[in-house]
Amino acid sequence: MRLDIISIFPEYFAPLDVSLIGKARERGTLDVRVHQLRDWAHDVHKTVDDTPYGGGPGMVMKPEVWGEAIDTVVGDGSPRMIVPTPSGRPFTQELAQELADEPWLLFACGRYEGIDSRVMDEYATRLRVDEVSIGDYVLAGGEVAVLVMVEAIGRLLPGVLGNAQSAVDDSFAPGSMQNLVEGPVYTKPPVWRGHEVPPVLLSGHHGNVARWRRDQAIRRTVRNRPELARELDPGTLDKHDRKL
Ligand SMILES: COc1cccc(COC(=O)c2cn[nH]c2)c1
Repeated sequence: MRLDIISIFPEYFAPLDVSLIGKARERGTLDVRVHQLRDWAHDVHKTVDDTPYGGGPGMVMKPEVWGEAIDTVVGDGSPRMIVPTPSGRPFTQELAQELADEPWLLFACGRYEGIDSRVMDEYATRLRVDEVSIGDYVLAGGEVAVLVMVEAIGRLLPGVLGNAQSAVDDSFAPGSMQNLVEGPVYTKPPVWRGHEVPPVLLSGHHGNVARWRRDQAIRRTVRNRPELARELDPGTLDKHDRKL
């Protein structure tokens, strides 16, 4: 997969040189290219923003600079363009999986009050353009949101997660634990400062362990994510669970 990122703070993406993503880049699974938006601003101050039409606080990123930058990066190709913004569609595990199947992604990092809307309109005529939110809060720019999405997407690429980990069992991945959050996890020692590991996990009885894990995941989902618990089909909260 090829990933292009356009930002006025390319140094934000140094973390993509380490850990899972860094190794995927070394292996050639991921081809990440970060671009400095100001390289396409031609005035002496390399200006990328201006005051908003219609008035109001803050600044808006200029369409001309973005247009030249995206034209250069895209050429005659057709990457899927992602613009992180609080007003975008929610980023979910499902969307992460969908994006992990794309051969080429282009991330546009907005700052200030955002990017002139005509930029998204212009590229929507020839590319798939998605405005995507990683949550209901406002960041200073899209860079951190891109780091979140690249990590969530990257770990789904074949060969990125070692066999010690598996994205298949993720909370939100398809399967019997889908839409449930993870339950508690434990490792050695069996007793730590008087806290015992739940005995079922030491029993070696895989059926009981699976049932216990599912029950714990349901309990935690009901407690921490009632809006997800309400979506669970009735079969999930069978008679035993109804007492939760
Ligand atoms: C492109 O326009 C804007 C405007 C304002 C901030 C940002 C940065 O993104 C976020 O703040 C965000 C993304 N998901 N949740 C929050 C982009």
